[in-house]
Amino acid sequence: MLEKWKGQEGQEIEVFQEFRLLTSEVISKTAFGSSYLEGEKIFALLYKLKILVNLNMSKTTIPFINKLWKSTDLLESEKLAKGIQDCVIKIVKKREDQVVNGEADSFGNDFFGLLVDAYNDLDEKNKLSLQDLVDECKTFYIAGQETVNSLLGWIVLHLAIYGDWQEKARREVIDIFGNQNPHLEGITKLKTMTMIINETLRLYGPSNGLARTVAREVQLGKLVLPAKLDILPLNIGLHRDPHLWGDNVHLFKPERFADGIAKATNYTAAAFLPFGLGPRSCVGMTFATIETKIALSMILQRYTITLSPAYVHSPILILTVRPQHGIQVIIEPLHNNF
Ligand code: HEM
Repeated sequence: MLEKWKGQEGQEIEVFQEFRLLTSEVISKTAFGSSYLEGEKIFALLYKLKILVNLNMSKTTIPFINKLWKSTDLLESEKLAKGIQDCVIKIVKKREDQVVNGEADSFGNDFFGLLVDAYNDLDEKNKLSLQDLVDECKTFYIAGQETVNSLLGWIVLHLAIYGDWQEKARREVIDIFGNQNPHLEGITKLKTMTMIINETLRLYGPSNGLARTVAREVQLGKLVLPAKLDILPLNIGLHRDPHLWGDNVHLFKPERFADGIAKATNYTAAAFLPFGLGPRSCVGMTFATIETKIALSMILQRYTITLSPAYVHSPILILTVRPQHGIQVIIEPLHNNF
């Protein structure tokens, strides 16, 4: 990405699309040991499936009716799901063939290798079913790409608007890394960047709610929630509640996180949950945070960012909160040693 940007200095760049390619490549390489191009078809099918899920998720269905009559969207979803399954089977077969042909002595120790290993377990009790294997891959492709894609996009938007925070973040990055590539020890010291990430997650966290099914009837204040009800408690409601965050709740103020999350939330753990809470919280939180910090550090080491007049603010929810018309910025080189 940065190599490509060298030819676009002083010009407008649509960073949401740039980060789509970057985050697709990162999750493909780290979790699946492949490239974005290999996973491209899966990403494309998942995107179409996601649009359909998004359109239909709040529609009411009558139980059992789907068995007798299927809507066009449902038929299309089934076709897409089958396409994704075929793609996953193909990459499973590739890993299995490498072991059978003696090109590798195991299925690999990346996320996908562990799944293929569990899928080939001879013990029926431990064996992962094909359906579970496909579902795990779908979750990782979607959860591992779109979320960081959105987060990086919204952070760059904020840095382009709030030049003082961009400068503070850059000073910190240069103090810690100079013109070296980011390293893990330095990543843990990025305090200002952590504040900027948290504030962006509060205002434009990729997940706006946590889907749950009510296990047994429960009373919530005046509400009685029956068992099996699907609910979507909105964390965005908590993140933008003036009682929790004060009158400037809608403003970008990373300084609220200067003394950590506990202090910012006045020790109310559930006031800030961009990665969820409890046993189902995000398994990719640390991965996502490190990926975001590396990408931002490398950009800030090289470029100043200003907002292009072409940018139109229009966040839209398509499972994650994304900029409907992209994020257009102009980058100028810093003229250092890169
Ligand atoms: C900014 C980035 C990210 C955000 C904001 C985010 C947020 C979330 C949220 C809110 C949940 C649901 C938690 C719940 O229901 O309580 C979740 C689940 C999950 N996330 Fe993330 N996520 C991010 C990045 C990632 C990445 C990079 C990966 C993979 C490498 C990942 C993998 C997962 C998985 C597998 C689950 C399902 C966990 C389960 O159901 O047990 N996420 N994430």
